[in-house]
Amino acid sequence: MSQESGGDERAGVVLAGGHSTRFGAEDKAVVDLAGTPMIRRVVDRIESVVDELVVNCREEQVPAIRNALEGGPTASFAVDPVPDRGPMAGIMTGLRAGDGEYAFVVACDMPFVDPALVDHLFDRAAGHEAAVPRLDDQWFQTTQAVYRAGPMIEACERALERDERRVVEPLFDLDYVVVDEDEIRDHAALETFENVNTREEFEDATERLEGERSGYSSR
Ligand SMILES: Nc1nc2c(ncn2[C@@H]2O[C@H](COP(=O)(O)OP(=O)(O)OP(=O)(O)O)[C@@H](O)[C@H]2O)c(=O)[nH]1
Ligand SMILES: [Mg+2]
Repeated sequence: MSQESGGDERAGVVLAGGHSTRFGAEDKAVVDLAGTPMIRRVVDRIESVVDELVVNCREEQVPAIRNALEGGPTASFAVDPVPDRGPMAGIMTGLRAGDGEYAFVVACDMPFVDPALVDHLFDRAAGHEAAVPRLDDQWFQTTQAVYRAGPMIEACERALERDERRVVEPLFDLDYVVVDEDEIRDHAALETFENVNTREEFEDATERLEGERSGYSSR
């Protein structure tokens, strides 16, 4: 991880507090994806572009996730005080635990997250309160975005008070920058946003990652 740089540290918050219901009985955070636990892939991909790593999850997930991350970059845990309040509550919990003024938030089921885009999102968020990718005519990619921790925490608190669970609710309270598709493509392939929800998506990701592996070894 890069050197701390007084006041402008960058945090990385990995969200893992969901129940993986579309995936099935296993916690997708720790499922073995082409030889590496999924959350470990995410952490490994972003560790070079953040100064600290925070994993947000439920209390009972901690041992298995700790095990999945063993031997890798150091990460701290931010356990949801109230579980199952949705990803936005998880973001709030994770941001509260970090030291960085800005934090990159990513879901544990995005194993193709591209560090070059993360770096760019930090650059774009500077002087604002968030930088959020948005593909043409699609949703904001709120679970692969950079937030300024203080204002986002407060905006999440307000949204939860209004009983709002969608992550765009706090976002709309912030001075946010939209990073559009052309700009995204300058830094990353769109697979950066792929998330693994179902067994089918898991098999697909496995095949591609194993293809990459055999591609490397045959060189
Ligand atoms: N802290 C916290 N994180 C959550 C919660 N629900 C989802 N997440 C996380 O938010 C990210 C995106 O959520 P989903 O893709 O819906 O994951 P999920 O909820 O585990 O899976 P499904 O049950 O199939 O919806 C994942 O990284 C989840 O771990 C929650 O209630 N609390
Ligand atoms: Mg869900």
